[in-house]
Amino acid sequence: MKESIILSVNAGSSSVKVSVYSVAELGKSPPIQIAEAQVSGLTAPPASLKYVRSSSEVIIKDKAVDEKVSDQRSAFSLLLSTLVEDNSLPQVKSKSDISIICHRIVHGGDYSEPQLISAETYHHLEALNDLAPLHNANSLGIVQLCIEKLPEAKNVACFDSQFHSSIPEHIRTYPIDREIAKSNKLRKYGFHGISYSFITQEVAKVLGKRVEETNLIALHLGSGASACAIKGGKSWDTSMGLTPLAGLPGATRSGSVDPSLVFHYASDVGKLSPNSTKDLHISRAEEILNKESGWKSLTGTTDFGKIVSGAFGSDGNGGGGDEVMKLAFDLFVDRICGFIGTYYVSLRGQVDALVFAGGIGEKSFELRKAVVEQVGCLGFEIDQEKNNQKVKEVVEDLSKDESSTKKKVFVCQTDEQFEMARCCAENEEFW
Ligand SMILES: Nc1ncnc2c1ncn2[C@@H]1O[C@H](COP(=O)(O)OP(=O)(O)O)[C@@H](O)[C@H]1O
Ligand SMILES: CC(=O)OP(=O)(O)O
Ligand SMILES: [Mg+2]
Repeated sequence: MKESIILSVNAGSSSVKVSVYSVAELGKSPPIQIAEAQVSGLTAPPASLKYVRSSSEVIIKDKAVDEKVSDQRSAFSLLLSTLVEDNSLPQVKSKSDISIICHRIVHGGDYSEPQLISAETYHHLEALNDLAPLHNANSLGIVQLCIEKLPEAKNVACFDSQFHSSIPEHIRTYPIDREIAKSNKLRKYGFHGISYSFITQEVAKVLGKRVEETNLIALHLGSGASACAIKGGKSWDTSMGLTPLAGLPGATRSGSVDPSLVFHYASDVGKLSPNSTKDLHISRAEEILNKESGWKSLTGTTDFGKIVSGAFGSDGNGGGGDEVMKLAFDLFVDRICGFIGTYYVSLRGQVDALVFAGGIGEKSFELRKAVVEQVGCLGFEIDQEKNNQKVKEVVEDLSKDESSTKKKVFVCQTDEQFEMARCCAENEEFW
């Protein structure tokens, strides 16, 4: 029997990551990664390309890509040709070797399960584009390209919001007019759920617990950042809301601000009168908060790595550090700790572990250290030596004393592409 090839596509706000899997027998065997490629830094050009064959053979690393590769769709085209043109990847000699493509779609509205993409689902998802302005339209652009260029493959939509369909009503409800909330579907949806689902399963394995018994506070900190309270293996609360703008700040997103701030953002803000905002329309305000805020507006860079090195200065301890970078770093730590405190109480202290993931969570030991030190009063403690090492395993225990009664601190190399492939390989409907 011929193996099946699954391509998983993860279009984030600053990157596109694809992974290719071979599945010996759908429904019976797990996906085995045969290649992985990504274009990152789309918000801080030039973007860079990385290509890894198998799961660790690095073929291309940090290669600056042509300036024309400036959005998610062109990045995907480059990734697809990188895979197909690699003669040492015999499983993907041509595009027609790919049988299933799973797409990360950030906003899935009321969908609580992945969907095979038909004309109907496509149009349904298109209607949600405005609710994830940095994501959904880009992902659908990639879906469209796949339909054109790989007509034989099946396209499956996996939603970032689906993991959060378990959030209880009193948490997902906004205190506004109930009728309007219902008719306009205004509620907390939550995102990064594919990542949280992966994290929950992998951390439960390391804890030696069943997923249904696992309680976590997980942090997915990338270009977009969020926190999630996981109770009994399910999402109990998360910091993003109706859209991925709410909660923590991001590369170009403000995160939560006083909603009235929008009405006072115009040039003559000092007056604070209705006239001061007469020229600021809602769509423009959304653009400002989604695309012109966050690290970019505060520091001039969307690269959090630069913010960390700027904040800590030449001696790594803050000596000679840049004040604005330090402000951004401290602000992020403050907002993250706010959610940890809230979720700790919301979970009534029944927390097995605090988990860091996402580009920043996995790479910045400085950020992990600062956060864990601040929430030390809740019983978390980090081992500096373990924290300073480059992360190698899928899940690593960074807790101070592994045998103590202290709460655990983990870092998890999250894998949204694998989570989507696993789901497609298990679900007969998509074969
Ligand atoms: N060594 C590092 N220290 C801190 N942040 C880093 C480091 N390396 C990468 N990052 C940050 O990780 C973020 C990208 O995270 P990622 O989860 O890959 O993004 P996306 O949201 O596009 O999926 C960027 O802000 C990048 O600057
Ligand atoms: C939902 C979201 O913000 O995703 P990303 O961090 O990948 O942009
Ligand atoms: Mg991401």
